[in-house]
Amino acid sequence: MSHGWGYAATNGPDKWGENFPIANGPRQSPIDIVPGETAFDAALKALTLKYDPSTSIDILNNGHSVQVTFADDTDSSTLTGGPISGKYRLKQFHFHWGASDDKGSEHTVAGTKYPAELHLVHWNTKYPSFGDAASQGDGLAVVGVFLEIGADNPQLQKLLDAFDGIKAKSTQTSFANYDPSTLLPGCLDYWTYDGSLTTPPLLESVTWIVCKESISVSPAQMGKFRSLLFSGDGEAPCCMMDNYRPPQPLKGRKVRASFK
Ligand SMILES: NS(=O)(=O)c1cc(F)ccc1F
Ligand SMILES: [Zn+2]
Repeated sequence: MSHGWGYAATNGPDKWGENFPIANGPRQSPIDIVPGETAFDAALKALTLKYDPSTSIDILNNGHSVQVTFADDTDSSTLTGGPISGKYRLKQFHFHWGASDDKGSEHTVAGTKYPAELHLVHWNTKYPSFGDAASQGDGLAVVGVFLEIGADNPQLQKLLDAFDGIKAKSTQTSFANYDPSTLLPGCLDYWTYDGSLTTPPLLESVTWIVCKESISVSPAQMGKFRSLLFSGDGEAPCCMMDNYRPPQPLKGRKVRASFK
């Protein structure tokens, strides 16, 4: 039986191309963002993120990350503006993080790695569903937010407090009335470029919107992320950490900035 993809030496990012050849495609993510090589684009609009807390449903350990899933059958939680046209619906958010505070983010900024990165995943409502959108070049828009070591983050703590019920792979609990806008930085200046999902199937369908400003996370809170398990109940426990893909070749892509 073929072992699924993961982040270990045997099934990690260096091996993904064996089953997903798009791993070596022209618009793969993440990337290293070099501010001095980005171009300010005055035509870029401000991000409009309108989230309805009542659309949050559950929190899940899917064996690769921790994910909060949202009801996406109406336009209650949406992304408009920014670099995109039309309206994109929030589907889920999740995180990537490291085994230590010196790594963990997927995007990097002039080579700097952050301890974690939040991804808010939205799909283009010109398509009938997330699944359909995920196979289209303009199907998805993911807002990335860096987490930086600092003060305890009370909004993050609401999530972390739910982790005890989802330690093992394929466990989930209900998670209602959570407002993900409380995880956004105060300033929504961003970089944007055309990229991909950062895990298999690595589909090249993502307009990336990476916030310049980070949010805080304390060392103790980072420890809580690392207490989750890649492994399932009854398996040898394997702590969930270093669940990030390293930066990929830019291959001629331009990164635009919404700010000077
Ligand atoms: N890390 S990601 O935001 O590119 C991502 C989002 C999905 F919905 C599915 C797979 C992914 F890898
Ligand atoms: Zn992600």
